[in-house]
Amino acid sequence: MTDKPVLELSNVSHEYRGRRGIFGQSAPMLAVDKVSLRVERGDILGIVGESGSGKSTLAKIMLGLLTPTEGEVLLDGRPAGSMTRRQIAERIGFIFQDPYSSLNPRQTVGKIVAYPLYLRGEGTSAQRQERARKILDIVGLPLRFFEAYPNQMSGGQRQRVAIARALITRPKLLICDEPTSALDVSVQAQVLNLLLELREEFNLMYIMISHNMGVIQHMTTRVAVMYLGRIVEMNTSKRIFEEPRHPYTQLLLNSTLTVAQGAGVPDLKVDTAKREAMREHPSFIAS
Ligand SMILES: Nc1ncnc2c1ncn2[C@@H]1O[C@H](COP(=O)(O)OP(=O)(O)OP(=O)(O)O)[C@@H](O)[C@H]1O
Repeated sequence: MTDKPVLELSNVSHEYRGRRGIFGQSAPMLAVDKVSLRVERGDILGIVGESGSGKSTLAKIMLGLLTPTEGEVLLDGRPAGSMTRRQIAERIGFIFQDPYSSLNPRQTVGKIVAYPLYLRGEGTSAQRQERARKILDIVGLPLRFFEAYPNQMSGGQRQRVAIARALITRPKLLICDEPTSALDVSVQAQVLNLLLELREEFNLMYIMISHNMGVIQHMTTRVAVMYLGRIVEMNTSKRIFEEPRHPYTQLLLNSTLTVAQGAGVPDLKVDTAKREAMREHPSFIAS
């Protein structure tokens, strides 16, 4: 066991290069701007921010799917840039918002779940299937689904398949990008509670990316608030919700409350005029 953070980002930036379209080259886009954070044992780190704030770009950098244009990513104290995709995948798994599009519709659930083991060349086919059966049981899916196809399942069941597939290789950290936002409200809590139970069983850490402040409050131990590619506030979940310090965090919480009071789905879209005013405010973005 090591006491180094499982994941550490130091001053990480990512700029999408301008794309060439029919109207010429578009301007480069700084989607992530000097982000530093660490994920340590026991953490469930929430990342919140409105659409376009850079959350998914940050997740892709953590998963090694994008190379940062600046800064350093360390996994277990080693530069992620010197690791293979496979070495990264051994440490970090992920689940995305829409379980349907992330599951191969032509493969049975058993094959989908066992596939990461096949890619790693682990065990015989029979051993891989046995592990897939076990993990499906752990995520609460009856064995009859082993031979089923994704289109024969509900959204919540498909997300359980995605979770099983992510966990079969036993990563330490799971990145969950809006894991329940495509699900019916009635099954959202079941999936979130399953993730919390699995945390105990697998000794897992999570990064939970969500627009839904209810999800963030229910799930996380710490929260990073992103705005225009930067982390403007990071604190324990309790402090973020009880004493938000940054004006943008306060704005997010207020706008969430307003929507929630109207019984709608909490959403982080904030008022554009207020946003522009805050962008002008010189002290708005913490350096
Ligand atoms: N491939 C790309 N090329 C150019 N710009 C991109 C690309 N992908 C994302 N962007 C831009 O980078 C910024 C950050 O996008 P990103 O998807 O990381 O935000 P997000 O916070 O995850 O948003 P959402 O919650 O809507 O998924 C946005 O302005 C987006 O338009």
